[in-house]
Amino acid sequence: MESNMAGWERKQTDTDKGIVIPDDWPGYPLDLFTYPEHYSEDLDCVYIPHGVIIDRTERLARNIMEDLGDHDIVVLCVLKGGFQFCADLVDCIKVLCRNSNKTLPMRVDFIRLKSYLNDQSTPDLHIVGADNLSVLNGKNVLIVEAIVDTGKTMKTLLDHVEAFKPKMIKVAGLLVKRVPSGTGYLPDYVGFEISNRFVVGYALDYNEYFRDLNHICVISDGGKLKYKI
Ligand SMILES: O=P(O)(O)OC[C@H]1O[C@H](OP(=O)(O)OP(=O)(O)O)[C@H](O)[C@@H]1O
Ligand code: HPA
Repeated sequence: MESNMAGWERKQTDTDKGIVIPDDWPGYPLDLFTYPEHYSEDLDCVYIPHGVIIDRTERLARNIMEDLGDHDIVVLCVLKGGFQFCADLVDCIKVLCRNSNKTLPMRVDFIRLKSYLNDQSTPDLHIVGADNLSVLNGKNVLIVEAIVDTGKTMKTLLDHVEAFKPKMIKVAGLLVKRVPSGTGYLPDYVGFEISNRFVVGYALDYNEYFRDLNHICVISDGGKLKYKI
């Protein structure tokens, strides 16, 4: 049994880490896919193609429906990196609601946390903007986050959200990075466990670049240099 940050006990199973991408996964050559020409010098490889992200998201939506179906939930989207995953996950849940006997009434709220400069987490982790989160009081909350890397953002967010005394908190994280110095936090729903490389695309950025790329890619050293602050 493991205890998550919200304090609930749960058993860890084989599928908890999602699709585990090993350290020696080289990714796909860029030329096998389409991507914006303006990033042609800035990427090493396509790490997770867009279609695979969507296929995995469909399954996460099904798992969420099975666990939470017939409850009302508040989806809390973590901006900016989480906007694409959240939009696609909500779309998948909507499709399931239209095509099954179960239903999952959702409202969607947003919170923005910012801490990264270049490819580094900084101690300056702050909440930039948030809807009035008092609406979370007594509610079932599903936090939707694109990536858990060091885990600092998720820790800060969970502490913040818990203060509003929701009835339940679940977390969906598209990516969890294997980092030796990480907090080890594992969301309730995980898309992929990835190696310790800086990835961009599908709304994940490097200094605000690459959010307009649909695949998840590994940024090249040249790309890091070009967009460095
Ligand atoms: O686990 P951690 O090491 O804390 O990193 C994860 C966070 O880092 C990124 O946010 P960022 O601060 O870059 O803001 P952004 O989402 O606006 O790009 C990402 O979107 C996560 O929220
Ligand atoms: O690998 C990453 N890519 C983009 N944003 C991030 N925020 C934490 N880790 C990452």
